[in-house]
This record gives sequence, structure tokens and C-alpha cells, in this order.
Amino acid sequence: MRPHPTAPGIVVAGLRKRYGATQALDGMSFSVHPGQVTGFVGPNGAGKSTTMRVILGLNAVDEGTALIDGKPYRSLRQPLSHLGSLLDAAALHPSRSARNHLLWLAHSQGLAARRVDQVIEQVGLASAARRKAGGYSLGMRQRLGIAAALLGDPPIIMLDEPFNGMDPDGIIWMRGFLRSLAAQGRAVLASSHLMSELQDTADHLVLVGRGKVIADAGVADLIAAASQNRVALRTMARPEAMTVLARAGATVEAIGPDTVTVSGLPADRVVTLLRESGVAFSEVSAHRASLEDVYLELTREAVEFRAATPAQVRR
Ligand SMILES: Nc1ncnc2c1ncn2[C@@H]1O[C@H](COP(=O)(O)OP(=O)(O)OP(=O)(O)O)[C@@H](O)[C@H]1O
Repeated sequence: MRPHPTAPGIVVAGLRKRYGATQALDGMSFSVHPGQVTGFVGPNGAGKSTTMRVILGLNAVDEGTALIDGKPYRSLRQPLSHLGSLLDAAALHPSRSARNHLLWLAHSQGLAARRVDQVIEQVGLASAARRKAGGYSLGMRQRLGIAAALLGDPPIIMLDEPFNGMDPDGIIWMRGFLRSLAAQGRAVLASSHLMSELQDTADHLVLVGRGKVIADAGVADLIAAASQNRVALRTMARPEAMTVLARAGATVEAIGPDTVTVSGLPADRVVTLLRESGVAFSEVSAHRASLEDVYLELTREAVEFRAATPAQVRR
């Protein structure tokens, strides 16, 4: 693999694409950097798959550019050695074994046949590699698709919904696998319509809705911002504690008979206030936001994004 430490792996700038009355892409712009897993998240229909197809030169755009190592995908002489992708895990020849599928792909791209056994091993498909792919579960097909993406040992990997169809063990495996690809210095772009799938996996998030980017930021920063000054408190003196903390300007919410969520004060201030007021408590802990919390926080203000969420369409 050849790392590209200076240039971003993928640069998407100002993509616009219309299908009849649908503006599928409406100024989509973001970059995918080496050494990171970038999560590409948004509800169904937000434009993730269309963007990926544009990056691969499979869809034309009305406006904008998508560059791989500074070049359009179609101009790359050995594309699989630059960017490996998985768009549709179901698209397989059912009567072909995983090994034959990969051998055929390697041959068609002028890649060494020995890579086939290496990538089969890498994705944990060795025991099933000689069976017909038609009998594979969706999780196994995802693994086969990822093996194909890795054949050319590319510095950039792009996967559309890689967690789709995976069982809980598969999801854990996939998270570790994506992390290991980034740890090797590769730029990894993985889409999902579920924020939770990318928990403990993505370093960076590009959150999209209605064909454009709503947020583009590091996960650690997003979680820190969403966690700010939220504290979980456990106390047998709940009413007294709530009075003291509310008087100090906090927003307090009773969660259970002895638990309260406090917003607007840091944990050490909560402890000091309760001690000064003689209110006993058994636990004070700083709240660490989940990616779901981040998602809710980021989308609270985005009116157009809400309108794109089916559950919120007015009837
Ligand atoms: N070939 C096509 N013809 C017409 N409309 C299309 C076509 N491909 C995509 N669209 C529309 O473009 C919009 C974006 O779709 P896209 O598949 O890129 O979204 P997505 O974020 O990948 O969602 P999903 O998770 O459902 O795949 C949707 O409104 C979709 O219906």
C-alpha cells in the first residue's frame, strides 16, 4: 500500500444531481482523509449511495467534482490499486465460489492471484471460500465484497452500508476491521443510516440530509460538545437535590426515584453544591454522549433535515 500523507484520499466538491423532480445531490462537499474511518451518515434517500456512485464515475453529475488522489476515478490507470469499494453486497454470481469470484476479478484487473487467498484470510472467509456464493448469508456477502475491495491493496476503501445484514458478532468484527484498515494508514469511507453502527468505529463524521452536508467534524469533538455539562446524579434526597441544583441555574430532570439528570453544571460543581447544602448522594458521574445523542443534537436545528425524516412528515 502506498500511503498518501499529504492529499486527502477523496475530495468531493459541490456535487449536484437531479433525477426528475428529485434533487438527489444539492451541493455535496467533503473530504476523506488517510488514517481515519469517516462515517457517512444520513437517513434513507439522503444521497449517500448516489455520492459513492459519482465518486466511482458510475453516475454523471450536473455540477461538481469527485477526485481520488487528485484525479477522477475514470482516469486512474489501475483503479483497484487506488480505491477499493463495496456498493452492493448482493450483486454476486450465485453459482461462483468466493474464491473463483475473486480470482476472476484479480485476473481482469491484472492483479496477482496470490492476493486472493490473502484477502480471503483477512476477511475471515477461508472456511467458506470454495462454496457457491449463492448460499452465503448477507453478512458473508459483505465479507466477500470487502475482500474484493482489498484485492488491489488500495490506500482508499469505500463501503456502502457495510454493517447491513451483519449479526452482532459480525458488527463487532466489522468495527475492528474498519479500525485496522485506518490504523494501516488507509482512508476509509463507510456509509450507514444508523448512527449507532458507527459508535467506537468512526473518527470523523460527515452527516448528510437531502443531498448536502449538515455536519462534518471529528467524533471526539462532537461527543465532547454533546456531553458538555451533563451529569447523572443518584441520591435518596431527590427533591432537595433538585431544589439546590435548580437554584444554582441547572436544568434538572428526574429520571427515576433516586436518579436525576443535571444539565448546565459540571460534575465537580454539582458535588460542591450538594456538599455545601448537606444533601447526601451516592453517585455523581459526568455523562458521555452517545453518537445517537450527537445525531439528535446536530439535527435539532436542521429544519430541512427533519422534513426528510419519514417519521416527521406531516399527514
Ligand atoms: N436512478 C435513480 N433514479 C431516480 N431517483 C434516484 C435514483 N437514484 C437515487 N435516486 C433518488 O435520489 C435520492 C438519493 O438517493 P440515494 O440512494 O443516494 O440515498 P441514500 O442516502 O444512499 O439512501 P439509502 O440509504 O436509502 O440508499 C433519493 O430520493 C432517491 O430516490
